[in-house]
Amino acid sequence: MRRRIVAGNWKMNGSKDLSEKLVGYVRSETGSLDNGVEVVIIPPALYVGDVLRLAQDAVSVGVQNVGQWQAGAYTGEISSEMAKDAGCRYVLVGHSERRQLFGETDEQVAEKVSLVLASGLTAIVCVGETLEERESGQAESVVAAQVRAGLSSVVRAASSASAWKNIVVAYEPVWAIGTGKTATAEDAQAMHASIRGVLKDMGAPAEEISLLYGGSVKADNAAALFSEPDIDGGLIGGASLVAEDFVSICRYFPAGA
Ligand SMILES: O=C[C@H](O)COP(=O)(O)O
Repeated sequence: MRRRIVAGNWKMNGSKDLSEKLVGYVRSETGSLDNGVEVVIIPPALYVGDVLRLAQDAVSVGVQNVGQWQAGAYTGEISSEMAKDAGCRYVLVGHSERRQLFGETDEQVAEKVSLVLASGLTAIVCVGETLEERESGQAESVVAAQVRAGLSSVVRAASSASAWKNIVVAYEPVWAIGTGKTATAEDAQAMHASIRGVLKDMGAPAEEISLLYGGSVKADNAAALFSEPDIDGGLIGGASLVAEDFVSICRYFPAGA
């Protein structure tokens, strides 16, 4: 059975105060969830320690990015080994904001995925098309190319069968991120099914890989999205900063499905 995951990406938001208020609430409200969902909080790296302390194992924790190296003279960078050492389980790789604002390439994504796996952490690999690409009918081919390139290091891994166990793919149409525009549940499902097909072509155990949807997921659209057969959870931005909204989204996962 695939892991069901709701991950909150705080992006460059948050504070010690927000960590205290939000994580305590999320921990107390989601600790009793019976729908099998794994709740993940991905704060700015400076707050990982606070969030881990407050989460007390009830909530998993991740970082938003790692460098392409494990240690050395790379001022400002953090590594997957450091994320592991700190107690994280997840690393976001290739978020569209990293790709667009910091010029991150598919090759860099593949290198980072390789390092994350070597550290024994789970990579949440983000893919998604721009509005222009969708309107010109290229959405599926663009996303397929990102999946193939970003996960190429998994195919080449010596123990690729076990490496796939630590891969999660997040489909986030760029035009839906932070805009209030969400892909319809049907369009999101179609893309998720397409991604699963690409993973199968790559030799991955596609039916076992969790695929998350991200892009303006809110309490009022989560139920429809999470009811789709190939949507195994969500990567939540803005709504993850509001404790009640984030908890509502975690609850919308249907029980026992
Ligand atoms: O990582 C999260 C996504 O970029 C979605 O952000 P959003 O929910 O604010 O649209």
